[in-house]
Amino acid sequence: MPVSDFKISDPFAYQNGFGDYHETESITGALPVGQNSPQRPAFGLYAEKLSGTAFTAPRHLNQQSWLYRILPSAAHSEFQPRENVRTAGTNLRQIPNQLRWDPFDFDEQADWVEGLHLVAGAGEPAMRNGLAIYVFAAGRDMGKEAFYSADGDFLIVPQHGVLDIQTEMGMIRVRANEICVIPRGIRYRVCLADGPIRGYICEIYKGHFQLPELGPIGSNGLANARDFQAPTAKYEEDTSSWTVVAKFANQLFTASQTHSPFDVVAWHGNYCPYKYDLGRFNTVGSISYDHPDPSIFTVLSAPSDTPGTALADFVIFPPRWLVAEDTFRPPYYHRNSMSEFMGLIAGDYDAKIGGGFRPAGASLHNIMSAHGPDAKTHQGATNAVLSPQKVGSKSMAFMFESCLMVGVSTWGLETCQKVQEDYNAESWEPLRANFKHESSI
Ligand SMILES: O=C(O)Cc1cc(O)ccc1O
Ligand SMILES: [Fe+2]
Repeated sequence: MPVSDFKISDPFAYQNGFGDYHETESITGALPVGQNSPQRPAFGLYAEKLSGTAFTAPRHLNQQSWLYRILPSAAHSEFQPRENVRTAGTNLRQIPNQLRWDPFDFDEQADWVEGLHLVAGAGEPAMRNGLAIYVFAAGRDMGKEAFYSADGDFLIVPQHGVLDIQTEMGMIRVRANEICVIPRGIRYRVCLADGPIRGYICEIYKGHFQLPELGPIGSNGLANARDFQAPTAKYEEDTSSWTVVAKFANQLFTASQTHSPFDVVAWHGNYCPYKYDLGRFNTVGSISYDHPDPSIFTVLSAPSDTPGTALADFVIFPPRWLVAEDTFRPPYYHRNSMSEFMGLIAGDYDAKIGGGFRPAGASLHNIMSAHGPDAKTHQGATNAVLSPQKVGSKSMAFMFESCLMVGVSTWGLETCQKVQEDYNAESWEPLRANFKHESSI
């Protein structure tokens, strides 16, 4: 059953399906019939193509949309560098320490762009490979501004509050326990529907998110395609001053224009933003013995060049039943060839009942950095009576897992002042050897 328990209902209209070819018009007749670029589009609109992949990408990967708008996106002044750039991805420090952060603060003063903080990342948008992990916190609406990233797709994971996202392709409301993806280049403006917002973002500098293969699971399960929702066209006619903020090679630039960027009357295509309710995830797990790999909890996956190896997997740990017999049920002790950045939307996480991993906090276990249940969790799990047990009721932890070794930003290590000094001391140093064997007595 979906677990979502939303305070604020969603008034917007959506089109269902993942990666589908959608079409939507807010005025009947705005979409051309049987062609993309008529000599004179209906109602005096301009036709503009937005390419999400190379023109020549194979059909099953090709992503593009046609937008029918009042003015083309190109009608703006020159871009100028914007001061106070906070997302610049330099100075990332690669360290093998396990890291954990206390909950990140709200920021009542910031809007969406000001409230983006780079925590960790790897690679380079200019070379179109890598990723960036941000936390965001904002307390006010964006002004007459539209933001876009030329660097990568934003996977937005709200932890608190309700984001009303006005995109070129329509409105999306996304709340804690939902996610949304805004692909590279799409312009949007974030407003707050219910007070301050806070959450996490994974930006991928290469490719796009896909649904994971289901293999022997079969043709349904995990995140089902029909539960993804794309917006419907909604335009405004506004000739006041607007600013376009571009994130380009990890720097911010601004340009001005005298028309709303949200003037798309109709669009068709498969390159668009979308949302998904994590409560709809169809969780599978062991019904016999042993703890399966967390890849069974993958919602979305952005591939690297190596088959089966993600540049970024988005993995969730929803409420679920544990029934495995004669099994150490929490996550196993682990050293991974991938890096694991975790966040907590609500509740607890079953590897850390000892506390310290709290909603709005985070942890990072980098490539080959040892991690696993804390001492209290180990003690509880090895002594537990193994009856069927529901874990994570009203909880939602998640992981951004990447084949890249992620470095931590100065903001993440120092400025935010949330790094827990005692993570190892609290979690794993209290573990005691229980080894007993005749030869050791
Ligand atoms: O808590 C973690 O580190 C994530 C994780 C979860 C799990 O169920 C198995 C392995 C793993 O790395
Ligand atoms: Fe792990």
